[in-house]
Amino acid sequence: MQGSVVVVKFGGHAMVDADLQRAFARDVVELWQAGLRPVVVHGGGPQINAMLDRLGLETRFAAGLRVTTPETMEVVRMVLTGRVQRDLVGHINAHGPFAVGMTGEDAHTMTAVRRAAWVDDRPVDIGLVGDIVKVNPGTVRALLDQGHIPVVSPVARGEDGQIYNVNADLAASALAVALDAERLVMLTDVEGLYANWPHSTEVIERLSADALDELLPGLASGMLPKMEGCLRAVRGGVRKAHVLDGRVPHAVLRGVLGETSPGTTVVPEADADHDGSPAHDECAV
Ligand SMILES: Nc1ncnc2c1ncn2[C@@H]1O[C@H](COP(=O)(O)OP(=O)(O)O)[C@@H](O)[C@H]1O
Ligand SMILES: CC(=O)N[C@@H](CCC(=O)OP(=O)(O)O)C(=O)O
Repeated sequence: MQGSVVVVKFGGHAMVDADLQRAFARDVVELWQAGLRPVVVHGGGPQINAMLDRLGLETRFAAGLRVTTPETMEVVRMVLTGRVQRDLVGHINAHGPFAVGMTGEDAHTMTAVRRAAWVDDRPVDIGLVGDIVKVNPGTVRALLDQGHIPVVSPVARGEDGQIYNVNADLAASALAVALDAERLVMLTDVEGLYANWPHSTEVIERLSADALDELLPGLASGMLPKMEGCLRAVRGGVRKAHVLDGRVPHAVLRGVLGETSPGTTVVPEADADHDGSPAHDECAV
C-alpha cells in the first residue's frame, strides 16, 4: 500500500458538525503519515440546501441529482468551493502545511457534459448537471508529488466553458480511476449499503461489480450515485471501493488500514478480494 493513492469522498451528511470534520482531517493526515497519498473529494448537499433555503430558493432532486438552474449553480459553486472546501482545508492544515484546495475547473482537471436523468423511464431535465467525460490528473498528481493533500470540489467545466454541478460521488470515482487509485472510500451517514432499504438496515458487506450492476436500477436517492461511482471505479481499475459510516470515529483509518473494512466493499470480480472471502454475487436490495 505504501505510496498508493487513496481517494476519499467526504459526504455532506458525514460532515454535519465541526468535530466530525476535525476527526476526518486528522484521519486523512494519518493516512499521509502512514505513507499513503490521500486525495479528498468533498460533497456538501445539505449545506447547499441550507443556503438555498436562506436565499428563498427551491431544492429539487431527480434520480439522486440536484436539479440545477443557473441561479442554483451560483449557490452550489459558492457553498462548495467558498465554504465547505475552505473549512476542510483549514481543518487539515491545522496539522501542518498539507492541504491545497481546488475544483475540477482548475487546469481543466475535470471536463463534463450535460447529464441526462431518467425517472420512471422518462427523461427529466435536471439543468446544469455534469457527467465527467475527461479527467486530466496532472495537477492533482503534481500536488501529491509535492507532498500535499489535494481537496477537490465537484465542479467541472464543459468544453464550451459552461460550469457544471457534478455529484461528488461520481467526481470522486472519476478522479480515482484517472489517478489509478488503490482505493476509493465514500464516507456517508449510514453504515453501508443496506439490503432491502428502507425496510431493513442489514449491511451488504461485500459485492462484486456484476452483482452491483444488477442492483443499481433498484437503488434509491443518495445511494444511487454513490454505488454507481463505486461500480465505475472498480470497473475502471480501482482495486476496491468502500462505503463507510463517516459518523464513526476513525472510519477512514479502519476502512483503509484495518484488516477488515466496516461497511460495504465493492470489488471488481466475485473472487477478486485477496482476504479469502468471496464477494456476494446475489443480494436483494
Ligand atoms: N440501500 C440503501 N442503503 C443505505 N442508505 C440508503 C439506501 N438507499 C437510499 N439510502 C439513503 O442514502 C443516504 C446517503 O446518501 P446521501 O444522502 O447522498 O449522502 P452523502 O451526503 O453522504 O453523499 C442515506 O442517508 C439513506 O437515507
Ligand atoms: C448534481 C448534484 O447532485 N450535485 C451535488 C454536489 C454536492 C454533493 O454531491 O454532495 P453530497 O456528497 O453531500 O451529496 C449537489 O448539488 O448536492
